[in-house]
Amino acid sequence: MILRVDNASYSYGGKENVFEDISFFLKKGETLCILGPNGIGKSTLLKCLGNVLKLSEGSVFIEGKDISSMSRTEIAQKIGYVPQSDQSVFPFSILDFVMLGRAPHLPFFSSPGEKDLTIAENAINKVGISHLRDRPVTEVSGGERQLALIARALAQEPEILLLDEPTSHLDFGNQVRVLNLIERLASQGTSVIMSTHFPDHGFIGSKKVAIMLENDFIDQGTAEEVITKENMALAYGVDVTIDHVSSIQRNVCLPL
Ligand SMILES: Nc1ncnc2c1ncn2[C@@H]1O[C@H](COP(=O)(O)OP(=O)(O)OP(=O)(O)O)[C@@H](O)[C@H]1O
Repeated sequence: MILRVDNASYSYGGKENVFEDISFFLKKGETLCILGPNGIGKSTLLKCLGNVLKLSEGSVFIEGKDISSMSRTEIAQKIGYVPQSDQSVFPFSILDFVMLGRAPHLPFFSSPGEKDLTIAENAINKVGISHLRDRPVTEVSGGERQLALIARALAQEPEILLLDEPTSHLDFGNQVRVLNLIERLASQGTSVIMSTHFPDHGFIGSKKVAIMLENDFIDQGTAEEVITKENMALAYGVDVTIDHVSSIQRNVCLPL
């Protein structure tokens, strides 16, 4: 088991917990896809797992080690976190922006070397933005920036990749490319947790799916088990027909 989350709760400081008592685990090479309505806490959970926020209660273990006892660098060597959006204002070139992903692997005060450059360039190629290599990250489109953020996390060579709505700004082709990439990474042993608003993404590859609702996961299992008419109605407050759910399944574009 690469990641274990025990009884995790988080509050932004008000009385209410955003989520409460969430427990789950992830094996090496497994992908967990988290669905759930707007504002339910998916991003907050990913931020806690990515060490951007500290859990109010509970623990996160990576390979059995409590992340609260690990340094920021140690955590960044294991976990790559891709936020939903990014407000960077420094006009780094895409290549330099992606090279930042190498920082956790560099000894103090040392510059990146040839190996780091190759890893960053490979990451840029994998997400299909090599033509933007020298463009300032502040001057690319929302989708291009989302791909650059994914490339930066890939350059970290993490064992666990956390992706917050990684396809939200992407056109159809780039959605398929990113979903294929996630499948490939998982088959090579990377463990992935992604949040999404697209239920069909849950059916692609062999993902575990969880629906987050009212502070916790209401269900965890295969997409077929979890993405049901009942759960969709419960999570999103809309009545969907069996036909609707099965059309989500039928319309899935499987990775090549
Ligand atoms: N910085 C913050 N300070 C206070 N409350 C916050 C902060 N960020 C988010 N929240 C609140 O925490 C709750 C969960 O937000 P979060 O962004 O985690 O939801 P989400 O499931 O990712 O939503 P979406 O699908 O819309 O992105 C919401 O009620 C939100 O208003």
